Amino acid sequence: MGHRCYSASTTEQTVPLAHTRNIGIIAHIDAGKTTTTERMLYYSGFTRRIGEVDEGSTVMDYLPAERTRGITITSAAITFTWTPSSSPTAAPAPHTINLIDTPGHADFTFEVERSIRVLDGAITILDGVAGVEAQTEKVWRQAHAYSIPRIIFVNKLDRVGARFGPTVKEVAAKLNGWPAVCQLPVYDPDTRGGEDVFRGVVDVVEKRVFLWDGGDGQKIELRDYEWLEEQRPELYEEAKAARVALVELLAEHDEELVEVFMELEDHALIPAAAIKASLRKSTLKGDGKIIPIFAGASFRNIGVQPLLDAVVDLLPSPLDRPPVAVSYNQGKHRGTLDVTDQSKVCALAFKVVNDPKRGAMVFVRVYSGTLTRAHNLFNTNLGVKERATRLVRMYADEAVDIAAIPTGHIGVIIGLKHARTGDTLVSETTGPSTHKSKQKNSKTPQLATDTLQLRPIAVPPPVFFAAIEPNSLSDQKHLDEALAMLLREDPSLHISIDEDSGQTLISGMGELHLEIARDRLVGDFKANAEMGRILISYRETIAAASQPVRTVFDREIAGKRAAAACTVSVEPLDPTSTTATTDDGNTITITITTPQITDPATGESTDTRLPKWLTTSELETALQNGASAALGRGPALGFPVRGIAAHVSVDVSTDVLGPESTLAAFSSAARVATTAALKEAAGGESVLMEPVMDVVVTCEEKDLGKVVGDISGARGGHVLELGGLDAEADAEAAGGEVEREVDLMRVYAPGVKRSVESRDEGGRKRSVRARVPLKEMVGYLKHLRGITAGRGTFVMSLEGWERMNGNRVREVVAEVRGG
Ligand SMILES: Nc1nc2c(ncn2[C@@H]2O[C@H](COP(=O)(O)OP(=O)(O)OP(=O)(O)O)[C@@H](O)[C@H]2O)c(=O)[nH]1
Repeated sequence: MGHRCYSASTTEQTVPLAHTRNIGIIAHIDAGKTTTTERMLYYSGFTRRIGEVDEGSTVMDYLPAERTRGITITSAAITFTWTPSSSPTAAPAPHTINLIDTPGHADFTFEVERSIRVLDGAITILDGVAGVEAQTEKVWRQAHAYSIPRIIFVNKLDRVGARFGPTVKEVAAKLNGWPAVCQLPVYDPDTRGGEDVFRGVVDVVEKRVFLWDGGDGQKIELRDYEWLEEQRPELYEEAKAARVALVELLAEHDEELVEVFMELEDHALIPAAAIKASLRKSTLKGDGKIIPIFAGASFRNIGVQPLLDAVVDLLPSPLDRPPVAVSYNQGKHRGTLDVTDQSKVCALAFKVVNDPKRGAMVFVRVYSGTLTRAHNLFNTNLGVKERATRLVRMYADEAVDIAAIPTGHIGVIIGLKHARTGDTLVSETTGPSTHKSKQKNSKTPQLATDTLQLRPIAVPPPVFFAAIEPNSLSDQKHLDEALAMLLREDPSLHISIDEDSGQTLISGMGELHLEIARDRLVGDFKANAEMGRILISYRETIAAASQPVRTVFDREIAGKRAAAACTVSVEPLDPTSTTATTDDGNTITITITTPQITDPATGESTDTRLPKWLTTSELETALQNGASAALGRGPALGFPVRGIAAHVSVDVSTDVLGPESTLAAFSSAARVATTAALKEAAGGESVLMEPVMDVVVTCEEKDLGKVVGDISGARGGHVLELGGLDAEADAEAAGGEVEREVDLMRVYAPGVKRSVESRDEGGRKRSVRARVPLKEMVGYLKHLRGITAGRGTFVMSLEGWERMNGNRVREVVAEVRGG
């Protein structure tokens, strides 16, 4: 691709860690992440022309599926350099920015979370017309959970109906933080009576005005406050008020700023550097209490360079972040990563992408040590050794070879055979290697590095599935390989085999999720296969406990006789139980007893023992695996079983049936016995559970009635809340439910005058929150578009599982049996 330019790319050896920013852009779908990113790449000198989402020529969205759908699916990490125009602490220095693009669609929230935890800071982009949308609130909460420092960019301020002030208010109400307004939008009134033209922003901190005159946005007209006072007296007054509000807000949380103020006694005189330092300090806490707000319109090339300056000024370098949480010994011991020994590498594989030319590319963030080429690594999740044969840094789809990825940086390893998204990689060590435990009074002061794992993300249970079949038998092998690769890329996909039909089933988080998986398999990996209809993954459960069922398993496995016995009973699990041991909220307990037996000849009693080919822990694992496999397939319709407790017991004196009682034999016995116990408990009655979603629909005021009627009528949903009137009314409606730290009456929201604003009340969106069974949400987007003239959008997430009544069960049974 001819338009790339590498002159601006960095050599990481020369850029100190303090000048590195690992950031992400998180937002609602269509808020303008990709558009903004493209501008960042352009102004940093990395690209020589601006890619446009609508033309399908963007650098960031590089998978074919993304280009055609116009949405971002895969988090791609990209590196560029930015030298800020001014810096609060020192002369402007080049900064390395590693930008991770995160997907905005609800089906990919798992992926958002996966990228969030490797970020040091984030830019949240809002659509200046739509304000704070449902998905933004969700992602904001995810970022909050990881204490990620955040700033906000109110984008699309050029659009008719864009309202900066109310959006600021909404930030306070919905994101529960104090907006720190750092910029104000500047509009040119249109003299011909048309729309106001968005021209630029007032920098409240530095007391200056940036104006753009169209074109590619490279040229910025800089004006001072004298100009502002003369040309826009109203905006000048607002800018002064904004500075007072900003200083007052910061001073409430920062003693140092109070001191500066005491000396000068004038908000206008406080040096920009002091305000920035205070903003930085409060942002770095990552508690989202003070939220710096910037303004712009990426599509019009307005506001992006100052936003990049803000990234450098306000978001943390890796050095500013707290120690990383880790666990040892399969999560049994928790602590923080010891970074004092920098000779040992610890890295997180946060994304695996299969590239047709380069093979598996593993995106890593290095947390300690320096990862060099040919470094021998140990994957602590899989327990395998791997060699990092090639290291590259990604400039979107262009890879540049590098010799090392130092601590705090993001890069790509090429050539790993096993690493999956989410795996921890550490330096392979010869001999036992340990870290001292950080825990006080720990009984195990020595924790093996080879069990070290960076905080894992819980994968939610899949709610949709589809059968996937090769077109011919000879295509099976390639399909299996492609599926294995897909699973390395995306651990929120699951693969299982339907024992009855032998079909391969793929399950995931949403319809779009599975459609993308199909496109990857068939389009990108060239698997000759077809995916069947996408169906809802129901769950089965039981209403009563079973009797203990003893099963003697005696069959050939792989040409060898295998025989063993065990006893299993199952019972409904108390829904409030927190001891679930499987993804689907079941518990499996294993009991192995070794009773005394008395020799009838001598009358002597001895303890029974496990035969020497079995160890207790291996036997437990085998039984656990067997029972768990049985729970994957319920007795009625073959859906996974949910919410039960299974008790598996082995009596060594009676259940070991000779040398044929191998681990495989016990695993099979546990599987068969669990299935039998489930059948017994169900007694022919199918108790089905369905996924119920928390749905938030956003639409225009005039469509609200239709949307609510449709949800609570035809879809059998339960409307919980209406919102979007204005920030105050919403806050009132939410009432006591939300613990609000921010007093909305005290929030400063600028009144930026636009002549067309009053005419455009219709642009204000309303929202409806409801609980709706997932089944009723299939194909909803198309329907919603139909009843809202294409303007409605929605997000949903799994709220829980609910038992279905007889009628609904009959519908599902008919659907499943009918094909
Ligand atoms: N008027 C206007 N339109 C914009 C602006 N920024 C982005 N857009 C348009 O908004 C649409 C969505 O922009 P994207 O950049 O694809 O949004 P995104 O957040 O990356 O979306 P996903 O990748 O799907 O999550 C595109 O049609 C853009 O042209 C802006 O500042 N003003």
